[in-house]
Amino acid sequence: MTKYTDSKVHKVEANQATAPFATPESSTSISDSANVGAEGQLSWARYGKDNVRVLKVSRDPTDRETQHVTEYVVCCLLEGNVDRSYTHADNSPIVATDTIKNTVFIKAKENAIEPAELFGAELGSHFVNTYKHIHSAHVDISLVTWTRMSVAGKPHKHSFVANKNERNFVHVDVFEGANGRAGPVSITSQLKDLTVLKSTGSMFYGFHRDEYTTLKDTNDRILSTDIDASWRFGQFENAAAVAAAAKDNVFKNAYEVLRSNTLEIFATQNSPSVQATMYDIARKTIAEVPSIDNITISLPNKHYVELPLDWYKGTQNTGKNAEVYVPTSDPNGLIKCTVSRHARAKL
Ligand SMILES: O=c1[nH]c(=O)c2[nH]c(=O)[nH]c2[nH]1
Repeated sequence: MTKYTDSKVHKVEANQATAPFATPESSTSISDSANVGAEGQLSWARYGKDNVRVLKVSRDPTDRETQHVTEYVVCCLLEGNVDRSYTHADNSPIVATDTIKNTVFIKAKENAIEPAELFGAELGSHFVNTYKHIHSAHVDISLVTWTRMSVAGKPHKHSFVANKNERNFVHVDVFEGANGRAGPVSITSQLKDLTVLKSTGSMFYGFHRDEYTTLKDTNDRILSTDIDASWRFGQFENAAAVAAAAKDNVFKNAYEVLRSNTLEIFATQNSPSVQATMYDIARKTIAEVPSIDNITISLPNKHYVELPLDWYKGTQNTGKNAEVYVPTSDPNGLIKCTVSRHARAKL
């Protein structure tokens, strides 16, 4: 792979290709002409293309009929010296969002598209390396999950079923290094909407009580949630370091350990609370996956309410006799935490 060598990449200066159009100096900026008030300064700006959908088919080198598909929805946003495009209607620093979209397709063609963490790092590095005035790139990828179809008990060579439940994302930030080249890469991967339920093995008692409290202690309740977990890796020096980690299956392994710990602890622990269970999931995963720096988990507590039915012929349907429950969509509890490998001040 040659994309990391300096000689291959030509930085494009802002203002280089704007000749046929009015220069910023000769034109009146929109804000000037609109004579808007002088209050307020641009303190942050980021722009790019969202919802770039791309599907890549990879053919097995030994059997072209055996194929793999990878589908992403990409959001790629840039930051850098683009202030004048906002403040002076000077478009010369803008790498057009259309160009950003085109680049996603070219990089998908040129590069390995999996894992998404590496694709994001290589795509983001391209923008920081290619345009001198772009200092960071932020790539969010939503993975569309296609599972190989099983036909007559055998994996089909090129047919797939969409899994629309659990969703996976990666968030990649690429920053310019001290040498002006794409450098540090931050990666957070995420699993969302993994919906789970256990019909027993969950408790909630001993909580604070006052005059506003009506909830009763319980040592047996239904627990259900949509798991949303994000795991942040220790910073990578550059995209090449991300490639090395991908080669070692670091990203795949982190996902698999996180997911299996989540399901195992959810299923097997007699949960004292959502808080205690999510903390245990995060701690076990951080202990087992050295590349992860911190894990953030967000869990709705989706209540299944006991239903008294004694109005009907004295039917017993609460406590140890509870069988018929009412699933409620709202309101729901919402419990969040971040567990970090290294001690960090709480904000
Ligand atoms: O696991 C729980 N945590 C809470 O904070 C809480 N609050 C509540 O009403 N039920 C629950 N359950």
